[in-house]
Amino acid sequence: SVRFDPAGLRADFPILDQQVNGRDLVYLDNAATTQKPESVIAAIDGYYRADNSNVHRGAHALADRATVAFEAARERVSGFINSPLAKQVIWTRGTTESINLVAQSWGRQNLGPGDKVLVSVLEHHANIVPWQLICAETGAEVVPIPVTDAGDIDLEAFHQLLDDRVKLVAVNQVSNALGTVNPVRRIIDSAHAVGARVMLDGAQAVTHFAIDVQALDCDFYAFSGHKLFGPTGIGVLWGKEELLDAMPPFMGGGEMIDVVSFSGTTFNTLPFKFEAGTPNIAGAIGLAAAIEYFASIDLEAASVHEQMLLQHTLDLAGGIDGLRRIGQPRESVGIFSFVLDGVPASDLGMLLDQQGIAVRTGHHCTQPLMARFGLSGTVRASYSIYNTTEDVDRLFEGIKKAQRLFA
Ligand SMILES: Cc1ncc(COP(=O)(O)O)c(CNc2co[nH]c2=O)c1O
Repeated sequence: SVRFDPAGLRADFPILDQQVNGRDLVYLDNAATTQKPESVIAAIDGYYRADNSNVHRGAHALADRATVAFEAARERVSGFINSPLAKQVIWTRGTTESINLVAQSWGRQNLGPGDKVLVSVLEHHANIVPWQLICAETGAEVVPIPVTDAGDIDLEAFHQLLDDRVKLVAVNQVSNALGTVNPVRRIIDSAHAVGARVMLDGAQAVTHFAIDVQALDCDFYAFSGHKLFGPTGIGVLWGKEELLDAMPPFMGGGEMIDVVSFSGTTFNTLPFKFEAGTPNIAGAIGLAAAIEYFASIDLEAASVHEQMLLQHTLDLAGGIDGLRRIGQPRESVGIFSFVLDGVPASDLGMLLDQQGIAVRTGHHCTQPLMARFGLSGTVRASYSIYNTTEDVDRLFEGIKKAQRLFA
């Protein structure tokens, strides 16, 4: 059944029922990580209580049960992002490892002197630094795609940067710092027109949109389980089959091999070629449970609710002198980044925490973006399905209290 009742949903998340510094917790740091529903906690707990075993090649009941659950989780992720085949879903630790895998494997194989990798200035460091590392090694060049004053990717500049030396475009579907929703289908089509591949960073998108990698036509897609009500330490790299098949392994070890000998080693097929060592079995099972939970939410209603929270935020922000939102993107998810004149972001974050309000302050792993706006950091409130207008009201009570303290 699909339902959406934010106040009612809170009962699904045990962590939300607590006080911090004597006040009911107001958790507004969802872009950093979302909280976990009881069903995810129970799935992980249940696995360790009843089914834990190492996977594949097992010769006993527990190994069979663990393997079935682990591969069923992969199938569930495959359906969630509409992958043609489950073997195109590679388990990683998260978005960061997924992007590093593409940079180190596909990048080393396909980049050379004079080649260019276009990276938007909106990017998280996880979608900047891996490209800098592989370009330094291969002689290719990272070229930034500018961002407008509104916090959108500058599409005109992007199209001017595109030429046949561009081999890969790395962009996020949603900005973790500003909330910007990028026109990724247009970016992908333009990149493909010059023969470039596209690495799509979906870390912030998966809890806001239905993901369809076939409709997007991206070449690689990455996200983290912990952003989708799942556990930390489990993430996904999805790739087009022909690209993954052609790529060399990323890490060596057990599972990713066929035959090992000192005269030479052959490798396993997809997805195992990229899954060396004992995987995060419980994490995969927990992520599958998170996807099941997320599937029970009316996504359209959740999006309407989130936009209402964002509009309520903007309305209240408009009443506070000296509060400046960073970016006014054409389209934004429920992420609100701001600065408050006279109150350093870190101090404001601390004062809000003293009132039981959890936000994130600093550069949000987007230092080039902060520099572009002449900032060292911002205060960021980021909403999810269990936040309410009362949470937003508490946030602005806290901001006004902090402002009085600094007056
Ligand atoms: C757009 C984006 N890309 C990549 C990552 C890296 O994900 P990880 O590998 O799971 O860490 C994040 C995490 N963003 C944040 C993590 O903490 N605050 C944030 O805004 C992100 O928001």
